[in-house]
Amino acid sequence: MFDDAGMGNCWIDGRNCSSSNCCKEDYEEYTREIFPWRRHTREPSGSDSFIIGRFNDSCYFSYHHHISKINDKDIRHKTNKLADARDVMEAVHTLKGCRLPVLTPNVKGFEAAVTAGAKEIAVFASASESFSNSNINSSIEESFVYYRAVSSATKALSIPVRGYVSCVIGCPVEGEISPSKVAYLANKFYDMGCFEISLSDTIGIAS
Ligand SMILES: CC(C)(COP(=O)([O-])OP(=O)([O-])OC[C@H]1O[C@@H](n2cnc3c(N)ncnc32)[C@H](O)[C@@H]1OP(=O)([O-])[O-])[C@@H](O)C(=O)NCCC(=O)NCCSC(=O)C[C@@](C)(O)CC(=O)[O-]
Repeated sequence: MFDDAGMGNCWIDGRNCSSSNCCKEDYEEYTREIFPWRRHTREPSGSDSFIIGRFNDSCYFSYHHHISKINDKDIRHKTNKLADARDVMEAVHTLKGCRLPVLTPNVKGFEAAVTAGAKEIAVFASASESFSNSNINSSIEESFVYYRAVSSATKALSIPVRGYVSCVIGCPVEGEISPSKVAYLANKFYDMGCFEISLSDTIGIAS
C-alpha cells in the first residue's frame, strides 16, 4: 500500500522502477525517469515480530535492526506507534542467537527503546543532505548533535551503539554520492564511539 505523504521525487539513473519495490508490479507506474517515491504504510506489529522470527529461524542473519523508535508524523497515533514498538520488543526478546539493535533517532527514542528492553542501539545518518531532511527532518550536522547525545546516554548504561551511514552510493534526490562524504561520516561515527559502522546502499542502486 502507498500513502501520498511522499518523501519527494526519486531519480534513479537507468532504472524504471523504485529499487525498494518489485520492478514488475511497479513498472507501469514508474516508466518515467522521475517518479514519486512514496513511503510504505506501516504494517501492524504482529507482522514485524513474525518477520524477525522467520529471519532468525533462517539463521541467515545474526542481527535484525528493527523498531525505529520514531515519531509518527501523525501525532494522533504517536503513542499507539510506540506501544506497537513495545509489542514487537516483547514478542522478540526471547529470540536466541541474534542481536536486535533498535534504531533510535534521538534521546527520546533511546529512552523508549531502553524502557522496552533494547540491549543494542543503532543511529543513522545520511550521506545526502536531502535524504537526511526527508528522513529525520534535520541536516546531517544536526543529526550528529542528536546522535552524540544518544551516544553519551548509551555510554552511561554500557549499551553498544551501531552507526548506519545511509545512501552511501546514491540518493533518490541528489543522485551519486561522493565516497569522501561517506568516509567523513563513518569517521564521525567512529570518533563518537560506535562499535560497528554499517554502510548502506539504501536505495539498492549498487547492485
Ligand atoms: C527523527 C524524528 C523523530 C524527527 O521528527 P520531528 O517531527 O522533527 O521531531 P520533533 O523533535 O519536532 O518532535 C515532534 C514530536 O515528536 C515527538 N518525538 C520526537 N522524537 C520522538 C521519538 N523518537 N519517539 C517518539 N516521539 C518522538 C516529540 O516529543 C514531539 O512530540 P510533541 O511534543 O509534539 O507531542 C522523525 O523525523 C522520525 O521519526 N524519523 C525517522 C523516520 C524513520 O524511521 N526512517 C527510517 C529509519 S531506517 C533508515 O533511515 C536507514 C537504515 C538505518 O535502515 C539504513 C539504510 O538502509 O540506509
